Amino acid sequence: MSALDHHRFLKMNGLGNEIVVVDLRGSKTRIQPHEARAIAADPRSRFDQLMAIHDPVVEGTDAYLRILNTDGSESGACGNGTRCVAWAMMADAQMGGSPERLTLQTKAGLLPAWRVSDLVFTVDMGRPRLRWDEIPLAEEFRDTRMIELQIGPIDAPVLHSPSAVNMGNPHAIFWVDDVNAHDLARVGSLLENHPVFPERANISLAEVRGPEHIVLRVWERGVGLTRACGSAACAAVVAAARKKLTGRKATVSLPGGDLTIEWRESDDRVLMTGPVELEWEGTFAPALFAGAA
Ligand SMILES: N[C@H](CCC[C@H](N)C(=O)O)C(=O)O
Repeated sequence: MSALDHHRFLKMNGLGNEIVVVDLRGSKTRIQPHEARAIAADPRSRFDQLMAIHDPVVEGTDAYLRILNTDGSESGACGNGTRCVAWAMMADAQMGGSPERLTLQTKAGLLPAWRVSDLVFTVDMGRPRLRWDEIPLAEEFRDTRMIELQIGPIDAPVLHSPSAVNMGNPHAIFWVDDVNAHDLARVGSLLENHPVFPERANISLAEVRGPEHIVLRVWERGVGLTRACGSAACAAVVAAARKKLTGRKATVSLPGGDLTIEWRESDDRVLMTGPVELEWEGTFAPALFAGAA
């Protein structure tokens, strides 16, 4: 028996980043890593991130979000998933009813989110953290705009000197001339687990096309290749602006589509705007959790 037996879920996506939303408000249930892995393994509830909505813990916030990856690990941030949650809390027949502007708490802090149009939302993803020990990196780098990385004997020696940014979760951004010229599926896991990243890292390849345009491919920590990653898009614009490769506002093109990112000068916060899509809803079959480990 699992408390999740027959529990309702929404299968959504943000630019093809696969998201499952589960409403656990009013319940003490916390989804365990083995349950997350079982949910991810079922094609009906496949996800890159599982977004669990919990009762707020801080006054003035609308909910606490727990974010789980396919491998059962937890993340402090998920931009595409947070937009999906905002839609669900405003518009879903059962989860909905919240105001058109929300404050959602994650491990990474308080994230305001609001509706721009029917299926387009903005999330204020907070301030980037740029010091080596905040990212975190295993050793001191005084300038995280470019960190030297010993990558070892993989035959992709052109991947080197990434920028590092924490956007509620750790990101490394490798600057390349052509994102399609590299086999990220092959080197992603090696880079994600590189010893310089004690909490692992989300790995991006970024191609700067102009002062307001970045093309991005992402290998996500705890997941693998995904069609889009909102926090990586934020991290890429922050890193590009710090290196003066772009301005503070840019469009980031991912395999699943475009996000608009602005690193606001006035308060250092990063705003991410993009679409959401509801695919279907379902309930977890008890068989899913029987024998899951
Ligand atoms: N897809 C998410 C990020 C997931 C990050 C997760 N893979 C981690 O462990 O940090 C996004 O849209 O921001």
